Amino acid sequence: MVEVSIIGGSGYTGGELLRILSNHPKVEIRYVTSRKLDGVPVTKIHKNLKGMEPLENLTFKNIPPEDIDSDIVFCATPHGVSMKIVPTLYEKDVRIIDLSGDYRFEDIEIYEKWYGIKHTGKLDAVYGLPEIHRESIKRAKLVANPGCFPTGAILLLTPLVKEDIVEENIVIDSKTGVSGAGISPTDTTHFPNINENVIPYKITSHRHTPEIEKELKKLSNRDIKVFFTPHLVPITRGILTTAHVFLREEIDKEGLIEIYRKFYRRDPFIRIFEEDIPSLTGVRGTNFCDIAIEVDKNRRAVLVSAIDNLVKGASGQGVQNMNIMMGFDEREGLWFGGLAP
Ligand SMILES: NC(=O)C1=CN([C@@H]2O[C@H](COP(=O)(O)OP(=O)(O)OC[C@H]3O[C@@H](n4cnc5c(N)ncnc54)[C@H](OP(=O)(O)O)[C@@H]3O)[C@@H](O)[C@H]2O)C=CC1
Ligand SMILES: CC(=O)N[C@@H](CCC(=O)OP(=O)(O)O)C(=O)O
Repeated sequence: MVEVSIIGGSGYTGGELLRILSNHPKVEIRYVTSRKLDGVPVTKIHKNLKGMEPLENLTFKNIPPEDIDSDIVFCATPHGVSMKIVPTLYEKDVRIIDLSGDYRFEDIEIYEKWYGIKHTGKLDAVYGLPEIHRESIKRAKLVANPGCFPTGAILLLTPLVKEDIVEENIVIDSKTGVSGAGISPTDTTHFPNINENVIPYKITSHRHTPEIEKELKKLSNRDIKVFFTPHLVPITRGILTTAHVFLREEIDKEGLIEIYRKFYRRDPFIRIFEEDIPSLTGVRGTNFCDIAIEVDKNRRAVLVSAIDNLVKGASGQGVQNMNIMMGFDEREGLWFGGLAP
């Protein structure tokens, strides 16, 4: 059995980690931290998990990172907070999976520019997108779990960028559910503001732009430029991403699907659709990323992906990374279908 702890267990991704890990046959949950809820049963906050046997006697603990000893520690904490916790864990005999953006950039200057905060210092970390970096994840001490939008976008674009058949400018449009904003309500997420509404935000300045761009650049000989715009939509979970690219050579839909199938042939969580269209109910609660591709007579390829932001976009992907780090089957604890309709 692997001992696992969660720092920041009272939030949305913390709750999802508990849901997935409590069904994982090779995991024992040790500590789940919260600053405010010391001694409170975890199922009092995460009510969907009531009665789940391994969680029944588990309570939140307000303990510092130096007191956490486990094989794996998940940090489900906000950016700016993880960078204060991870260095302490890094000194210990634990392996870390950080869900925040703090260790996703090799270049700290880019991080500081886009996040607007000073970093506490670089540590060796592997960008935790298993379909692209599986080999390095196996050996990693610290995994920087990707952002939710970058997960859907990078998986959608990698095969074409790697084949070097797309023009440099890539336009990406995403729609996200409100749980992406975390558990604390804001004016924007207040029900009358978001209900029956669609709100574009950070239209040309979202911090996931450089994250997507740096990963795609690594795969390409060209100077890839990403133009990304997110929209908040009145749903709880899910990210639907549409990318528009122009192909450098004539290639039909079947040819494109062939490229995707070949690229993702070893990846159980990638589903390539030929006829169906990805939808959010089709991935809700799952670790799948569903992908569809169309191309028009002007060499414009329109690519669509769907993920659950809290699963493949965060906690599920974190557990997938843990499975790889521990040498387990990647699907362990994650092999379940969606909730459609
Ligand atoms: N929500 C999503 O869809 C996704 C989120 N992420 C990232 O995952 C991380 C967690 O997100 P999410 O679960 O949504 O966030 P929430 O706001 O829902 O939860 C954050 C958690 O962090 C804890 N926390 C906050 N500040 C501190 C602090 N100073 N010290 C210790 N613990 C602290 C809170 O616990 P308490 O107040 O009880 O101590 C809470 O449990 C973030 O970095 C987010 O960007 C990544 C991909 C997708
Ligand atoms: C709806 C909403 O507000 N979404 C968040 C998603 C970011 C997130 O979860 O952050 P990381 O993936 O970088 O950790 C946002 O746009 O900032």
